[in-house]
Amino acid sequence: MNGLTSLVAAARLRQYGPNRLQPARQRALLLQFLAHFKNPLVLVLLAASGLSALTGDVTGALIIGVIVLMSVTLDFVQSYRAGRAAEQLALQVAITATVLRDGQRRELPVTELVPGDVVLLSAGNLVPADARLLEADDFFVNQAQLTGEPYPVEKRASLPDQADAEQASSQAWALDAADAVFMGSSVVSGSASVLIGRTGSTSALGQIAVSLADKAPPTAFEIGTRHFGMLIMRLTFLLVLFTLLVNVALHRPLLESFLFAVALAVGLTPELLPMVVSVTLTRGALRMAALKVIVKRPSAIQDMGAMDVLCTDKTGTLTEAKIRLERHVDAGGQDDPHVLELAYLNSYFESGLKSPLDDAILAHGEIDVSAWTKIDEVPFDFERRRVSVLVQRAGARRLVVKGAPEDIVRLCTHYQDSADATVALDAAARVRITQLFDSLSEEGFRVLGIASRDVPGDHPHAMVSDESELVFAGFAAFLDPPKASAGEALKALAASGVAVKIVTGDNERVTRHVCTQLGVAIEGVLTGTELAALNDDALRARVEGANLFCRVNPAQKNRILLALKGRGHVVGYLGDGINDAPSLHTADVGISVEGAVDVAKQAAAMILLERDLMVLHQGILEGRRTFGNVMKYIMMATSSNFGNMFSMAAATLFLPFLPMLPMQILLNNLMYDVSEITLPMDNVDEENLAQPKRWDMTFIRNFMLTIGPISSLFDFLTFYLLLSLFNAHESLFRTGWFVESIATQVLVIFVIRTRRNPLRSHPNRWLVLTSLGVVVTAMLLPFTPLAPYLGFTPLPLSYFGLLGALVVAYLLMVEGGKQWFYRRATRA
Ligand SMILES: Nc1ncnc2c1ncn2[C@@H]1O[C@H](COP(=O)(O)OP(=O)(O)OP(=O)(O)O)[C@@H](O)[C@H]1O
Ligand SMILES: [Mg+2]
Repeated sequence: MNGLTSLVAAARLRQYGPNRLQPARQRALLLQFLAHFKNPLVLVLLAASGLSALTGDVTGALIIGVIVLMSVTLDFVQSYRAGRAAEQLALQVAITATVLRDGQRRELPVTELVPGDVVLLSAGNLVPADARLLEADDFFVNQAQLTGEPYPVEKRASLPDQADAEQASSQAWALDAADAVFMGSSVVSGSASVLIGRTGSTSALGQIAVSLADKAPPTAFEIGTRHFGMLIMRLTFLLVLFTLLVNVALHRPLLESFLFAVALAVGLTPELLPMVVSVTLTRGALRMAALKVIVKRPSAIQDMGAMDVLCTDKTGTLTEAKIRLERHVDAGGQDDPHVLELAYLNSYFESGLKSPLDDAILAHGEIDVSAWTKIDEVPFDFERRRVSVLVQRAGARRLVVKGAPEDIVRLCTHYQDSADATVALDAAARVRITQLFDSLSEEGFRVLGIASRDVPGDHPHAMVSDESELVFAGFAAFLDPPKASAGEALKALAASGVAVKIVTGDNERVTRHVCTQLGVAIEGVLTGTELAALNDDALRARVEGANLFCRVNPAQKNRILLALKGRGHVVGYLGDGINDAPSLHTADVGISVEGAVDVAKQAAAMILLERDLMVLHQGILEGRRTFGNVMKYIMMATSSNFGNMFSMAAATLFLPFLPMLPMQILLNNLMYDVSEITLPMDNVDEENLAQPKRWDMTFIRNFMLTIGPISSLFDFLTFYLLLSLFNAHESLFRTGWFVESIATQVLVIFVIRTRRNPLRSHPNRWLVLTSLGVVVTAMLLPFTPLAPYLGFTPLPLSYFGLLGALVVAYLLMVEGGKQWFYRRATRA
């Protein structure tokens, strides 16, 4: 078998396209840009200004067009760059497949696979595309994603050569065909070489999934922003309707009134929110990448910030995962080479995913197995927690079993005594063996039970039902030292308001031992057996009090997560095995490691390139930082921006003219947006990082109701002073207010961005630069040649004295209101 040549493969890649489910991404740049116009408000605005151009106001319409174009470009460029950066990151942890090309094995990204490729699969791999089996060895796959069937099914090669397989590929694909595997399935055990038949959206998964894609359910944060958008939309609608009615009632020109109302609506929409969110998230992701954490799904960063419970498995996370086989003892507790030999045979011939325990056995020492041949095996699974191989030597066949000690001992009816004689396992011997197991566990050993059984020489297959009436040989005991850094990391997590729960398939005694060594206090233990007896309600009641879950199978791990989510927690899950994949998917943030099996990496939202819990803590702070900055934008939008637009609407009631021209409103909005473009870079106060951050609509609403009116108050003051002191005519009034409105709206960020006294919290210097830059530009604008086109007149110099006083008074008052607000909020 040689596989395809690179040349043919390249041609086919062009013909069939990349092997991924959604071909969507590569929309032409222009289309992506145009998509940013799809905001209905923008469209209405453009249409209305087009109308006004027809009635004569061509310059006005042009200016409106230019401003809209600038806004949209600003938004597009920022979002596009963030999107690209995020994609680049995800590529770093893209899943690869072992492919035969030009007669050689190569690791290629799965997106580059084409029909006709020969791919080698083994346990832990994901099936990258629909394929026919060429060769298979105890090959079991889980295709639950397609069929809903939760148990692994065996697949066999039935097509003698490649030509037949190619022939078959062009015909029907039945999901239950024994010689076909499908994209999205995972290999549970064994190995196979397969011939790719269908890739990308032509695969079975592609056909059902194209519409419902593999999109994660919306996070709490996304739901929050949606609700926020709705709130703003309702307010906007009321305000716009109100101004429109007032203007019509006052017999103002219809088209102009309409344009004014729509411009107001544009001014009210927090149109930059999606951009601010994606840019902050990407910045967070890039900072995480520097810490060797690759974020596959940027919104996971937000979830990290909100996470208050982290579930983790034990091996490799809390322990070094440098497992050594320390002892191999018989039923009497004496070291026995026979036990080692059986364990070695089992690990050597096992074709499933080799666990670190197998590696430790194989690394313990060379044992000559050349006299043995393998006949069959019953692969490991996390329900049985054991693996059996059927081996033969000199015509005699033997089933060798190793697995979780409790189960192995239960399945035994005899044991081998110290003289290697087979003796019936009576109650007394059972007690002795159990005590031996307990004492090994208490010393911190991870223990596997080893047993075997002779079978007739013509016994053809190994089956689960053969795993009975076994002869107990002994225990293999392993040491897996706890990680020195883990204890510290767990403490840091606890101090930051994240509860850590250990969820492991291992037994209670070993896990307790690890906890003691790490200094983790055990608050409550729940075992798989206890868990099985609880229904979901009962589990929800118990899940809070326990921080240790032992001997749980993959489905139970998943139930624990669902229960925690059901209690309203934001839950993270850290794991690396096939058994962790469902939980990684269920968790709000699934976290895996570089060396994990494909299924785990696929299901995770974040990949640690180094197994270090401390970086998780950093990630959590990063998440809270992004939350902080997004919140600033929202608080700005709801309080000062909204206050301004509200005044604008109210002013139409008593002014004989429009308080601002539609294009001035739009320019105001654009300049305000520019000032906020650097917000994602801003520093966040430390005290804001101390606790998990969650979306809180009541907080936002109350903040809006506290600060918003202060803004309006100052606007009205400005109106009054402009009219009385300066006897302002239309254009002067608009110019004066334009400058005041920008100055207050932009500068208030320095008060709102912190809970502290603004002088005690350092803003990022880019934020200072853009904010001051925008305010200065606004002040100079009326003196430039552009002024007449924008409807501005030069302001008297005395006005700037008044402006300074107003701004200072405004900022002081907002600061007072803010202090009062937080004092009340913390008391409540
Ligand atoms: N290679 C193996 N051969 C036999 N039995 C095994 C093997 N690997 C694991 N087991 C059994 O299955 C149990 C569960 O596996 P494992 O400890 O890997 O689960 P886990 O939930 O991933 O645990 P951890 O939290 O330590 O990662 C083990 O405690 C052991 O009894
Ligand atoms: Mg594990």
